[in-house]
Amino acid sequence: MRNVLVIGYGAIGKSLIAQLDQEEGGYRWAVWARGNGSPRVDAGRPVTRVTSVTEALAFETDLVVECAGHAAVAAIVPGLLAAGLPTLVCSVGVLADTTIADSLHEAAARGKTWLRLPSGAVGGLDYLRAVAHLDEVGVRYVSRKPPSAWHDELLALNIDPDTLEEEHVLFDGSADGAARRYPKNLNVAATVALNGIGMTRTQVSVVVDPAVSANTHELYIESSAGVAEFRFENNPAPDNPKTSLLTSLSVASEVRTFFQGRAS
Ligand SMILES: NC(=O)C1=CN([C@@H]2O[C@H](COP(=O)(O)OP(=O)(O)OC[C@H]3O[C@@H](n4cnc5c(N)ncnc54)[C@H](O)[C@@H]3O)[C@@H](O)[C@H]2O)C=CC1
Ligand SMILES: O=C([O-])CC(=O)C(=O)O
Repeated sequence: MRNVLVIGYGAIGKSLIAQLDQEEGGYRWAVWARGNGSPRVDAGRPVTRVTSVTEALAFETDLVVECAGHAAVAAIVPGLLAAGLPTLVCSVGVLADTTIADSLHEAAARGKTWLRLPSGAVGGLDYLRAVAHLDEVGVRYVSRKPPSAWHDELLALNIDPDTLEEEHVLFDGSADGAARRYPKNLNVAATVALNGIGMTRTQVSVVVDPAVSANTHELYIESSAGVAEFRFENNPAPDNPKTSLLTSLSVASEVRTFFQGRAS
């Protein structure tokens, strides 16, 4: 059996379970959810509810997948890592906070396990990792989302999201600054930075663009190996328009790879 503990039963968590539950190989699922009651997978099959490290160990968890948000990573994941449970963290932007990042890495070292980041809503990271150690690498990431994705932030700037006709640059600067300014919306910026040349050297532009309907991620890389441009126009997850469907697909792929590695 493959025992997976999913923290957060929202768009990513539900989609992950729905995808893998159809496949051969026998998954058992536990969910660490907020609130009371027992979450059920869409087919109605009950899943085990876990709310402590002790219960996670009693479930004989092989792999933990966090898809609950930044606060949940800080509160829940260090204890699971320290108990030796390998963990995939979707809320990558939380690692922009060096205090939290240090606590996660220390907990993983204590538990003799690892913390891994899925590619999530973006791709091209193999290329980025390959060139990152060359001299004078330039990396620019552009997040381009429709006004509805930045509704509250635009209102706070006295900009009406419903009548915006031209693109508006919300932020231009380092990945560090972007993550500090908009921590919850920039998991991809942190993913690009951490797979590449780091939070201070990676340039980030956050653009509100009324001409796009999908969450769009653009990646521009320049080095002595050449130039590369990637553009991802992502369809939304059915349960959360702010999350790209691609994210749960990438997590499912990581989970498959983990268990294939163990079987071989
Ligand atoms: N790496 C990437 O490219 C991406 C990462 N993300 C990250 O994944 C997270 C989850 O995304 P979605 O599934 O779309 O969000 P969602 O809002 O649909 O679901 C999150 C679920 O987690 C639950 N939750 C929140 N705090 C919790 C806690 N302390 N303990 C247990 N459950 C808790 C919520 O009640 C909700 O059911 C996002 O918050 C974001 O940080 C999202 C999109 C892309
Ligand atoms: O596209 C997505 O799924 C979410 C996103 O932009 C991010 O968190 O950086």
